[in-house]
Amino acid sequence: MKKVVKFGGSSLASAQQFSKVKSIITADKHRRYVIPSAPGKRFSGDTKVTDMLYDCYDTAVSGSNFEEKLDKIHERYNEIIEGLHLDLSLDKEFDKIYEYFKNGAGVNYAASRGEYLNGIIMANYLGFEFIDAAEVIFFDEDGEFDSEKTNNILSLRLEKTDCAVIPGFYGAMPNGTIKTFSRGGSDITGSIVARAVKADLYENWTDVSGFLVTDPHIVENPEPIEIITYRELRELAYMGASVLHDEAIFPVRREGIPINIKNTNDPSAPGTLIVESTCKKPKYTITGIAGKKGFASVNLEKDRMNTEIGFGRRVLSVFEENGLSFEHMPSGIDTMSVFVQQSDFEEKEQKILAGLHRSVDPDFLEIHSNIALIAVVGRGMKSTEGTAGKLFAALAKEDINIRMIDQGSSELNIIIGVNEKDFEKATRAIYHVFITASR
Ligand SMILES: Nc1ncnc2c1ncn2[C@@H]1O[C@H](COP(=O)(O)OP(=O)(O)O)[C@@H](O)[C@H]1O
Ligand SMILES: N[C@@H](CC(=O)OP(=O)(O)O)C(=O)O
Repeated sequence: MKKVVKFGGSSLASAQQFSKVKSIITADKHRRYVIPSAPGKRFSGDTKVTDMLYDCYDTAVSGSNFEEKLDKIHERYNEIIEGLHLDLSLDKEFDKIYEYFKNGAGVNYAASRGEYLNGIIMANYLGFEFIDAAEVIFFDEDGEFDSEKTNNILSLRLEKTDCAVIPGFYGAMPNGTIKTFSRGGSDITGSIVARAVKADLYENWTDVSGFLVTDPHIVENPEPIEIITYRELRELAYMGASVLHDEAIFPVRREGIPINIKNTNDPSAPGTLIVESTCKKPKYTITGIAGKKGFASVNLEKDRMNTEIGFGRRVLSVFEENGLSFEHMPSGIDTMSVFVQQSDFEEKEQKILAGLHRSVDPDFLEIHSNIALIAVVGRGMKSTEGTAGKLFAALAKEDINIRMIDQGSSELNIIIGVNEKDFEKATRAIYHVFITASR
């Protein structure tokens, strides 16, 4: 039996957290492949090492003195090494990093050092082999993750390795330079390693007792989800449930490997099991609620729009020509709205409006900004009548104006758009009606 275990930054922020991690690993001999993130926040208001590295590298690139900032990062690692009483020095590594920063090694290289150094400490502490992710995780010429090359090389390498530490978050480009995944990407590395060794389980250790029905910053003590499917999870992770990177399910899904989200600070809690499919009846109609702020909508009106062949295609071409992807596109007989990420849209808005006038000549065109999207997700929604009615009644009771409704064709989710100021209130109202009031 083989288990791949990924520990997030919150589980590796200090020597004390490292020692909890070692107890977890040694408690189960099947926990053989370890993916560490960089040290995270030790307390609220603290700074993650990854953010310190980005900041330090920015300073280096601007030509200013960055020594003090790099020393602060070095101190964070020394604090861990000393706290664990390890016979290990990272002095040579930091000398090298200093030189690389001075010579403009790139922001990806800079950010990756957080996991790289933590991997060296972890391997030393556990007595496991250290494998630099740059030797086993690969990106192609376009910077896309090269899944087949990685899987071939990584599986061969790990076949010969009983126990190893492989740092998360980065890999190498074909020319050997370092490239990182997007933020939170150590979750993806864990999933890639689990696929390569055909693991029985991918354990993802964090600071909460599983995937919670909703963000604990919005609802106090939300219930953990006992079991959730990959599809449900992807919807929630994409819509902002930050506990797992939304791309992390793809490698394990190919091999049908379950993911178990576990709490380093409460290892005996069962956490959340993420599976391909389950016959277990969900406890509630909905499985989870997640959402994000920062969307804008472009609303078009034109008489007899529905009879104009190619109207939708021409609208979307304008977005495509401007390099923008869209999130949702609800439409009526004579109306259509396109939802986009506001931050990407802002700099291109006038070009897009002009493009729309030219290509579809609408009767009316307007932009709404500062919209939050909330996804209500659940495999149980399909078989439960009145879910949408219950949802809208709960929002109406709280005087929340719904700007958009989109039900996915799989009936797995309902997405609603609300004003950003109503985001938290709406999430709490949905949690209350489907969870608290259904107990
Ligand atoms: N639905 C959710 N379930 C669990 N945690 C969530 C959810 N939504 C947001 N979070 C936040 O995600 C955090 C864990 O993710 P992250 O900070 O990336 O952890 P790690 O450092 O272990 O990688 C939790 O502390 C919690 O605040
Ligand atoms: N350290 C990286 C990658 C990562 O996955 O971190 P964490 O597991 O702490 O979310 C980041 O901060 O984005």
